[in-house]
Amino acid sequence: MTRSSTASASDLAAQTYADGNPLGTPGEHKHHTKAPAKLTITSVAAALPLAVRKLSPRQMIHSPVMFTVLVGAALCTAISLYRPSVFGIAVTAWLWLTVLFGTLSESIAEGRGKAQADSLRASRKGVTARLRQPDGTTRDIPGTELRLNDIVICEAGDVIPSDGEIIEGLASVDESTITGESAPVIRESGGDRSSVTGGTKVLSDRIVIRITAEPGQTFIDRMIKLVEGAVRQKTPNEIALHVLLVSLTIVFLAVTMSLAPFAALAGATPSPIVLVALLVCLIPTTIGALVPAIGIAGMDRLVQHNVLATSGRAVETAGDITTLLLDKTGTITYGNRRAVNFFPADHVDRTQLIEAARVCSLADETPEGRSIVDLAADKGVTGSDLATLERSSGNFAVVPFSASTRMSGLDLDGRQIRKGAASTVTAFVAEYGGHSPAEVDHRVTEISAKGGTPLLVAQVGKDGRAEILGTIHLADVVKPGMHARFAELRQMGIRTVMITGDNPITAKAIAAEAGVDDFLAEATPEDKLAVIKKEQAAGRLVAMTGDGTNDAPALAAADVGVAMNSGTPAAKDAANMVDLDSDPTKLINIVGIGKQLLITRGALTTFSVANDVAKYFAIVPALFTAAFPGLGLLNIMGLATPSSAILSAVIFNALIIIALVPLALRGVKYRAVSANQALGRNLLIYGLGGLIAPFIGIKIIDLMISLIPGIG
Ligand SMILES: Nc1ncnc2c1ncn2[C@@H]1O[C@H](COP(=O)(O)OP(=O)(O)OP(=O)(O)O)[C@@H](O)[C@H]1O
Ligand SMILES: [K+]
Ligand SMILES: [Mg+2]
Repeated sequence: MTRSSTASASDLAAQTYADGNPLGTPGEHKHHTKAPAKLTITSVAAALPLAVRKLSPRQMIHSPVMFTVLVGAALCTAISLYRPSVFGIAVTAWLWLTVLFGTLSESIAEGRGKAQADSLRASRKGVTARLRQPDGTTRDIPGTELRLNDIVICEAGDVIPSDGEIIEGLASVDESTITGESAPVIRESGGDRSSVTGGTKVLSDRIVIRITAEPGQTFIDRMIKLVEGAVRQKTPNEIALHVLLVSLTIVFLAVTMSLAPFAALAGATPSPIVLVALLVCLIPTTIGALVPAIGIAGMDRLVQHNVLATSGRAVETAGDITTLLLDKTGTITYGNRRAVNFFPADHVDRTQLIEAARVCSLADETPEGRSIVDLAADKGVTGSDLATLERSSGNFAVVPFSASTRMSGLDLDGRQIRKGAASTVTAFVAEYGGHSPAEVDHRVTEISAKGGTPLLVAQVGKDGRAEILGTIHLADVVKPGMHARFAELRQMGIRTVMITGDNPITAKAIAAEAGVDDFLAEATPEDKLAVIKKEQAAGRLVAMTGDGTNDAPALAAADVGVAMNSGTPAAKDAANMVDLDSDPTKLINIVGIGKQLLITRGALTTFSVANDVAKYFAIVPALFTAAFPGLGLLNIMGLATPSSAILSAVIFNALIIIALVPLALRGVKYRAVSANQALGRNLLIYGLGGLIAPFIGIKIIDLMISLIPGIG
């Protein structure tokens, strides 16, 4: 395979560092959103066939309110066939339209995801995978046939055939098919930026990938299901509303049934059509019809913000979050932590330090480890490779890095060479009677105060003499724009806490630079989990944002776990949301969408119930005026005739569903005010509006209907 002319990822990474402006994860801080789909004639027309299909009783039974309307419409159809009248046929027709408008609003909401799903499907059509066989040769197979733990090889120009983890190499990857962002990102083995997504494209270099998804379970598969609404489950809030709607339906069914004998006593037996019309006007059809659309539109808005959620529940919970915990490296910073300098201890030769740092990093597959070997080479220090060392030395053992030990290194011919966090390495040499010299401690503090990560290099000789050779400065860059965004979270009443495995001084520096409210340093994965449990025990809802495998337990335990797309497969699996832009402040948008979803549903429920009350006063007087002319004064609206009053109410009832579809899809405008303030305002606007609207609407419709002959 020829090298493509694209700059290699290593060049990019180096360049990144040189000008201090990381290309490592470009665009990941931008809050770009895809253009939201609009409600147009074409989108409505496209949704119509699906809306008709949704009229099947099997589907309708999930919405008891709309199912009641369906049964009523069927009943009126039968009556109208048996004994046709203009009034009966008109009411029947509008009842059918009421049901249709309900399914239509749902179909329109779903339609917005369909186009996106189609383009996602297209992104992996005909992708072949270069599968590595046990004997080392490769064989081409269709990407869709890849199974868990298959090993594939991708080179510049290849589309990555499925989700996986890079086990060898580093590459720049174009993830625009899933993120909409065309600037390349760096993905590499070993660290917290090792995951790749099927359907994205390798731009430079060569990587070996272990597949982490079964067929049909890939990220793009999940995204397709999500935007198509195939994985929708009722959230606890939706279930509560469902119970309310069922109760109201039963209550009004009883009210309507009991009205009939009363009216009959008065000598004005109402026709079944009138009773059905009355029932439909009284039950909360508006909210019953719009609930699915509101939920789908909320998920859709999340996708527009490049966030994928596995459950609607998490989205709604996000609306009530009070604490946000964030991992530092790879979440607040780019996670492109690289060695930038070596500082020997006073009595140690600089080359000796660099050699030791290099040797103990040869087997360290983390990006930090590799960057140390690279920097050593830059400083002109090279030597035997790992294989040669292994062959030529006795007692050879690799000590891999782990987030719990915070140290890594090699045992070589009785020598133990280590590097790691200052506190850990100091404790390590102390075991052998060594100590950390003052100038090293000073250097550690100095690097930390700048927000860098100091690593101490130490060795214990064959003779058991332990010494600290010096310090490596690892530097990382805080993603831009954090300060203002964290201030915004504070305004929303959300406390931000950074939890990091790094030392307290570095943590403090980065916390100050990013503007988080609080921080916890030297945290192990267990500590991260414990912090979440503690917050939850205090009755707070907690969100956690992270990227590393060491964040996975915390991401799983949090009420809302948001994984960075740049992170490891373990982190993404544990979280209930993935942010494709790897932006830790995306929680602002997620919280906003969650709150908006709850507010929209609340507002439309208020409107719907208020509306039904008003309709009651429009219809009931009309029912009885024939029997009790004295009731005529109850007919405050001065509607033309009882029949036109009833038909007008039914028509209004249907039209209000369509009129509110745009609001259901767009969501009620959300402002960063307290929940109580928002509730009060909405009760006023939507409650009062819901009371007044029917009087005006029904009056206008009645005026128009009274012009039609045959009704009245
Ligand atoms: N490859 C490595 N070898 C030795 N020590 C390392 C290595 N990488 C990191 N360390 C040390 O271990 C500490 C903990 O690392 P870890 O990756 O758990 O947390 P972190 O990345 O610093 O913080 P965060 O939890 O915010 O991602 C680091 O602060 C550093 O001092
Ligand atoms: K109604
Ligand atoms: Mg991390």
